[in-house]
Amino acid sequence: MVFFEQVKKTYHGRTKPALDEINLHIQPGQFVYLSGPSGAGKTTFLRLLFGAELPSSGLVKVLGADMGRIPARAMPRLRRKIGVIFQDFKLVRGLTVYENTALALSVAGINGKTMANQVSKTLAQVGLAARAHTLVETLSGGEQQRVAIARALVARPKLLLADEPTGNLDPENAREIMRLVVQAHTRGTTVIVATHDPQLIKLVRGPKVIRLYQGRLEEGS
Ligand SMILES: Nc1ncnc2c1ncn2[C@@H]1O[C@H](COP(=O)(O)OP(=O)(O)OP(=O)(O)O)[C@@H](O)[C@H]1O
Repeated sequence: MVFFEQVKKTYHGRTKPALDEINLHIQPGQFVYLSGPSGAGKTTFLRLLFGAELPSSGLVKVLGADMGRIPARAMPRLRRKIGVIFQDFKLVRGLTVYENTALALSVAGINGKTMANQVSKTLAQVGLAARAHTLVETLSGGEQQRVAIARALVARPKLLLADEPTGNLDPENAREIMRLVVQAHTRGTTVIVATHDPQLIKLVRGPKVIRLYQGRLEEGS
């Protein structure tokens, strides 16, 4: 599902690598926590998986694709199989819950009845069916994060990447969001959640925990 071999990532203009000597294998169906303090390289790790950054050296393979060599035209097809909940992928203001969720499908070339069915089903799964036609900016933080999850899951991805998905939420909403992520995992999605919150790790039974520290994997990860 995910394979890293001797991966190093140094950002332009930086001397110290954000990630270094990363060797890792994630099996299909695993639930992975990527933990580590701020600046440890968690977001960089996820961005490499999504093709938002290229490795400086080493091999990153995602769903069989070599992310350092994949042609640009093949990227959209791969990204359709990856759901992302990133802090900087904001919801689109002025659009409803339904429209924000449907957008992810129309970008993937899915329209019409299939789109309508998948959006309705996904909104029901995240408990937002009744809010489908509400503008996203009028929702609470917890509800907005549920829209972000719906958007990430609506195309039924094989891999779900979440960067601090409970970042600005109170404990109750955080638990609810994690329940939805776990539900996606139960349905067969491989999940990688980056967080520096140790409380979050306690909410899932038996995950694989990977610890990053200053760009390197800690022993035992
Ligand atoms: N676009 C960029 N350009 C230059 N340096 C960057 C860039 N993005 C991240 N970095 C640097 O790479 C290192 C790792 O950052 P990264 O965001 O991956 O860490 P993180 O573990 O996700 O941190 P946080 O929990 O604060 O989000 C940091 O030193 C950061 O300053």
